[in-house]
This record gives sequence, structure tokens and C-alpha cells, in this order.
Amino acid sequence: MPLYRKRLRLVRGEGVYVWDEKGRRYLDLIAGIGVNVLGHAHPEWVLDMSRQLEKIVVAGPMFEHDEREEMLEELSHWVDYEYVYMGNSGTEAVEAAIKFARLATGRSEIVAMTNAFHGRTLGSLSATWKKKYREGFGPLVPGFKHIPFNNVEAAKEAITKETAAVIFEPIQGEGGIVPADEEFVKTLRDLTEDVGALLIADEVQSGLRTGKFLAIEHYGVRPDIVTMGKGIGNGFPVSLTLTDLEIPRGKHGSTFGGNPLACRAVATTLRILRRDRLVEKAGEKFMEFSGERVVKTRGRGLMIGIVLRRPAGNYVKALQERGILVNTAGNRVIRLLPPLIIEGDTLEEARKEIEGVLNDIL
Ligand SMILES: Cc1ncc(COP(=O)(O)O)c(C=O)c1O
Repeated sequence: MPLYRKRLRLVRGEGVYVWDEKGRRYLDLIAGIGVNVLGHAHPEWVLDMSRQLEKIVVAGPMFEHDEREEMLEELSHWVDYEYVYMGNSGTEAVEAAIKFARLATGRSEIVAMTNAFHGRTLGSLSATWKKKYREGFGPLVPGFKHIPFNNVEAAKEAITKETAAVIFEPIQGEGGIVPADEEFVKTLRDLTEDVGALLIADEVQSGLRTGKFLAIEHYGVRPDIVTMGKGIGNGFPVSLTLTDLEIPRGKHGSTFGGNPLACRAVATTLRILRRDRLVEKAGEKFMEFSGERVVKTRGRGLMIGIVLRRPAGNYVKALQERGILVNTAGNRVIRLLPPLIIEGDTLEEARKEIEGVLNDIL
């Protein structure tokens, strides 16, 4: 098997495919790590974005604009939170969530989960678990503690009247595509309510992909704050923090947050997702992988983790060699976050190819 010393150089994309500098085509099952939900260069999205470029790009957060209203209207079809704060990346959405929780409760303690990933700025990094991401950047933000993910007893012990918020991913993404247990999520909701703390669902990776707008909807639980990013603008850098908490104007903000081009990206993405029923359809596309080296398949909809008996890195390289792009989530998990427009047949063919590679390569 050839070793890749050089990383693949991508030059363009169309639909579920991308091309490298030599003109070779790849099936893109990772889509910018879960970003291009409508696929690459979606004609309608491109047209809307180009028209917007000619119209107005940034207005400044102190002005109203039609694009914001259009985006809020589209969002109202999916969620019923009172306020949305707009940032430019997942980590900013999480920073806002942490700040809002502290401000609203007057408490500072944030409870996060082992194996969690919430971003790489100092606040979100303090909620992120892995040593590799944290070490060398200390001291991190005080007031964060981690409990074992999916451990009800640990949650009962950790969540107290000191807790401002509990933050968790309904399906852990970077941590290996690990869904939260139903009992655990319900316990988090009950306990936070009991002690006057807030529940934050980080849906930056799990949003849009599982058959519902938010993965947390599968649990019948309503968080106090939800963060979204990645695919919400189909590739334009934009993120959302949704909440009913009223944060005084000017207390938090961003130069680029909620600019007309970002609102256009979200409004158009949501319009197409809704019209083409892409979120619902994603829920039906989950598939199990089998083979001697496969322990199990985890996830929901088009957020899929193939858990292997051995490190996944070499398989990712071998798949790239055969024209399929995936990546890892943790050491032994192959992660698939394909565009939601992917056809069942294409996915089925990819499954056979992936299983073939998993069986072939020693
Ligand atoms: C659950 C979750 N939260 C937050 C982030 C951070 O998002 P970004 O890389 O856009 O800052 C990620 C990124 O992978 C994520 O998966």
C-alpha cells in the first residue's frame, strides 16, 4: 500500500464529488468534515450567494437587513427559540453558549463530558476533553469539570447548585461518533432543571444529519441553549447559538456575525434542505457496515462511524487511493459525514467498496 507523504490537493468540487490537481475524481464522504450538506457548488446556492455578493456583504450588526429576516423565517420552520446569536465558526457558537450560561445563572461552573470536542478557542477548549488538544495552552479557563460520558451516576454527583451549565454533544463527533444514551440525556435535563442550571446541546456536528434538524429531538428533550455550525451555511463560515435567554444588547457581539452574506447562506441552505426534504431523507440513509475487521457501526442518519478492530488511518489512505474520501474520529473509527444530497445507490456502492478495502488491507 502506498504511503502518502504528500497530502491530496483538491482543486474543485461538484455535487458529491471533488477533483484533485491531476483531474482525478473522488467521492467525498467527508464533505469538509460535515460542512457541504448540499454538496459542492450547488447551482442554486451558488447563484444566491453570487447575487448577494453583488448586493451587500457586510452591513454591521447594528443594522437591519432583509437577509436576516429571511433567515429567521426559514429557521422558524425548524426550531422555536426566541433568540439566535450568529458567529462565524462552531467554536464561537460554543463560546457564546458558555458566556450566556454564566451571565444568566450568575454561576461559573460548566460540566462537560469525557471525549467531548467543542472547539479550540480557550473557552470551548476548556470544555474539550482530549489532552492532545489542551496541553501547552494552559492555564485554561477555570470552572470546567468533566464527567464520564453516558454515566448517569457521575452526572448525579457532579451537577449541583454551583453548576451554571452542562454541555454535551447528542452524538459525540470527534470522540468517535458515540450517541448519548437516552437515560443519560433525560437525567441531564432533569438534574439541570432541579438545580437551576442550563443544558447546552452542542449540535455543531450532529445538527441536520440525523433525520431531524437537531439530534437532540430524538430524545424528546429541549435544551436551554443549542449551538450549530458546520453545514448550516453549506460551507460559508457561519454558526448559530439558539436560546430563549435574553442577553442584553451589546453584551456579546462580533464584527462579522450575522452579516447579510452569512444570513443569505443560511437562508438558502435551509430553504433547499426543507424543499428537498434532505434532513428527513438523511435519517433513512444510515447504513451498517460489516466484515471481519468491523466491530460495529455507530451513529444515526448520515453521521456514521465504522468502529474497527485496528487503527483506522491506513484504511482512510487506502480508500483515498481508490477514490473515496473519509476520515477518522479517534484512533479506530472511520467517520462518514457525506453531503445530504447523496443518492442511496451511490452510498450503497461506496459501502461495498469500503467493506472491500476493510477486508483487503492487512
Ligand atoms: C461538536 C463540535 N463542536 C464545536 C466544534 C468546533 O467547530 P469549528 O471547528 O467550526 O470551530 C466542532 C468541530 O468539529 C464540533 O464537532
